[in-house]
Amino acid sequence: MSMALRPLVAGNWKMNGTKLALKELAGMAEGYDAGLRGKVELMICPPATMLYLAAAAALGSRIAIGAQDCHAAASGAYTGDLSAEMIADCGATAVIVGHSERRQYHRETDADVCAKAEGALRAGLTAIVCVGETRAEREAGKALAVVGRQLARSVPEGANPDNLVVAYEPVWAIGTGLTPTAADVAEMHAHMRRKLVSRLGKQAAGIRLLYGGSVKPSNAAELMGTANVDGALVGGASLKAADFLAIAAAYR
Ligand SMILES: O=C[C@H](O)COP(=O)(O)O
Repeated sequence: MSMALRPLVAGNWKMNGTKLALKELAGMAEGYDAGLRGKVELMICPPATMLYLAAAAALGSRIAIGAQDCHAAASGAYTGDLSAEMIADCGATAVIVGHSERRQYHRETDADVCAKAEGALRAGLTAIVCVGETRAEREAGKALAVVGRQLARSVPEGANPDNLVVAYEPVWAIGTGLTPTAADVAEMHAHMRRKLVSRLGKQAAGIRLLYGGSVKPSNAAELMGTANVDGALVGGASLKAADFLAIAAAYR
């Protein structure tokens, strides 16, 4: 972990959860207040249908609420889409952009991701920009090059590092139970840090770099303890308060 940066553990609920899941959020708030607040920031990114309710429920707990995607434009004839302004209007403070599931199933390109990140920043949200290589790319020895290229094309020029979080999620580690070694994560995060500093200047040393992909209570301490890892983006294990809090407890 980078000692100077306040760690962030964010949960991405993906397409899981109805309003009944708010009881998990309540459990998270309770556990957060009982000893984690002040040590780590927590965020939950529920489905869009729950954003407003979740933001209202999270009020007072200081668990931040984020969305999982946004459209690049502020408004317009885009049936079914949500702008970053609408997400902010719900009480959310962040949005994930460029998750590999959006890149894969919705064919989002780096340019699309960059435009969405710009939309997020325009609306005053924190943009959580996701990058990560496929298994074939890692096996071909191209992981660093692929992620470097994604960063160069997906992170807006001139972005304020204060409103930017970058999540490294190797595609092959998402939902598979597989994780890279701590040494591979350290190598990738150091590479990402160098790329961001050369692109955005030295304040990019303050951008939090999250690791995501099969983070669970049993591997959180090792992954979160790796150099330049400033937190986690957690999928499956963020659906239950006990697991999510056990991951955040890596920072207790
Ligand atoms: O956004 C979260 C990631 O896709 C990780 O998902 P996972 O923790 O279920 O592997």
